[in-house]
Amino acid sequence: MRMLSLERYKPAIEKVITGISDILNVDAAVINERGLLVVSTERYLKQKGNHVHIPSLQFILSKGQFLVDKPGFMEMCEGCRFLDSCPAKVELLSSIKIADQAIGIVSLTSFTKEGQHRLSKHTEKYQQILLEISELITTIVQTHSATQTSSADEEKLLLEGALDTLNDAYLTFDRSGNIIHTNTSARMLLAQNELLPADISRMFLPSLSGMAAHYLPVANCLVDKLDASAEATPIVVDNQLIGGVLRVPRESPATALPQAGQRRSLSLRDEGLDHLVGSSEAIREVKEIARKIKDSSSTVLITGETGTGKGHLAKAIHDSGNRAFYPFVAINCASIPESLFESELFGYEDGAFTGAKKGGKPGRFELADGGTLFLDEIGDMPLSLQAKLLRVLQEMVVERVGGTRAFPINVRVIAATNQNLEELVANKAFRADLYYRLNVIPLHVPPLAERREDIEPLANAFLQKCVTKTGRSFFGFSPNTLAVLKAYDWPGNVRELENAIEYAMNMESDSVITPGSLPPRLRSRLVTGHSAATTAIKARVADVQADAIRAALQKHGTDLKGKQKVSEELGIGIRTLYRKLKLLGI
Ligand SMILES: Nc1ncnc2c1ncn2[C@@H]1O[C@H](COP(=O)(O)OP(=O)(O)OP(=O)(O)O)[C@@H](O)[C@H]1O
Repeated sequence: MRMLSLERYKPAIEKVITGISDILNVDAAVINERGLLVVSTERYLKQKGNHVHIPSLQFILSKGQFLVDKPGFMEMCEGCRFLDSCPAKVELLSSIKIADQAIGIVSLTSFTKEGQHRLSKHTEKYQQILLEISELITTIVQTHSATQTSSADEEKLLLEGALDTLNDAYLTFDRSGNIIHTNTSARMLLAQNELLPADISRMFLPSLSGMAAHYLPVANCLVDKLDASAEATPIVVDNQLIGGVLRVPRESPATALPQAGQRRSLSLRDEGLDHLVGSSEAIREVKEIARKIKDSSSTVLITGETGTGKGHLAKAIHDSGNRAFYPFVAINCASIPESLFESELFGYEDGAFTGAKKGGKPGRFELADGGTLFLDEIGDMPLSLQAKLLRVLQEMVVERVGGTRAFPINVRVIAATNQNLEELVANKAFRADLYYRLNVIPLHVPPLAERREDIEPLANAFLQKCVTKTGRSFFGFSPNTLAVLKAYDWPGNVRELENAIEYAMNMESDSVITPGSLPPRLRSRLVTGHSAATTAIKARVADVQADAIRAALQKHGTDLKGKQKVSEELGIGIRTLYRKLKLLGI
């Protein structure tokens, strides 16, 4: 196999590294498989030079990911020229692989105590980001090497892709001030401020002609309009100003979120509905509806048994919609004492009650302003509060407990429950008017046992997640293990499956998950040899039946008349058809 060299893609990788370092406030570097620096931040180069200690490099290449939390004092550091005075305080490293061939490593490094604290505290998060960075670099290399040529178009796409990974808003403009390109953050910034690129051009520099090539003033009206600091950098070629870049830093009020610290974490890819794993008809349908309503502010009511993924779905809708850069605030209605509920939801003013915090406290509605409020276990909301919640949902105005003024909020509410709300309404335990207000867009997530096609992709996704977390690598599941997973009824649904995979991964010493590593309750149903084959055949038969029923429904329609025709065509009674539809999750 031809060895792919990272050096060839240096400009594109450089964009990624600079962008990442800018956003995460850490230093970053990419090192090739021979231990030579390909790209890094300036400080990294200054502090560590452009040679990496080869044993450490080999260690990472074989491990996949590794956290160096005691630089200079770890086994892999032995023989390093820095001895025990390594300038790095912490390093998180990951290999870059193309088709299982390690071609280098990427490093997130901090030389400061603050960075050390942050990376050590949120290691998992940074590991995830690091994995995404190494995947991004892999994509860059693959995209280029696939064609062998780096056409100007591809270069442009790569650069644009890299710009899209940055959180700051970037707008490039030509010498007449026309906006030529905007990155994702810039497009969001424009949308939030109801501006078009042409508005920026108009407000931007009154005239670029004759401007000093080293400095570009940004028009005050633009700063006012965006309520943000913005800086313009000229691009000069052969002493000629050919355009420039307008940058609005993410700390600016215009790009910042209402609540500091609640900004969505960096995502190099869309974190939304793509993260909702599942290929069953039911999940496909849920995703299709979710895709249609992701940008709407209508209330959503998600129903389903515990652990089916209601919270996960709510977050996925939020992350994929136009509120993604605003807070997602969740509240579990079952876990809050009735006496604290009102102040928790709506906040309180200073001195509202004995024990109230000085200066008051914002409620969850306020914290979610601009974003989404997820009301989990809504069936447990005290009746006494339901009327107030209904009023807030209708008027979108909030008044803190003990407050005298009401202020408008912009919050999308997604509620979820595993109870039968209609029954609660009939028993007068839940207000009918609130139920209808919440149930504008109903989404139902069926139990896992009714969508067995999802078990394998979910199991694979969870295994991948564990691999990322622990750095151990697994090839997957043995056929017998899969048969057991598919045969089990999963009363705890997806949550139980996720925990079972984590358990198995801890128990397994092989590189494939075998049935013996599954939790005992699953193992008691262990099927081997003949029975495993039977289970697999049964699953296959169910697939074939589901396909036949789906095709017939497609042909005749899903109304009563259609279903009668389907039952005639398939030679099964209408009751059996309904039973099968339920069983197969159609
Ligand atoms: N389709 C899915 N794809 C990936 N992960 C999922 C999916 N569904 C559920 N999960 C994961 O399963 C776990 C349980 O999901 P979640 O907490 O959303 O369930 P829930 O229905 O809200 O549970 P509860 O009713 O107990 O609050 C979470 O870790 C979630 O990330």
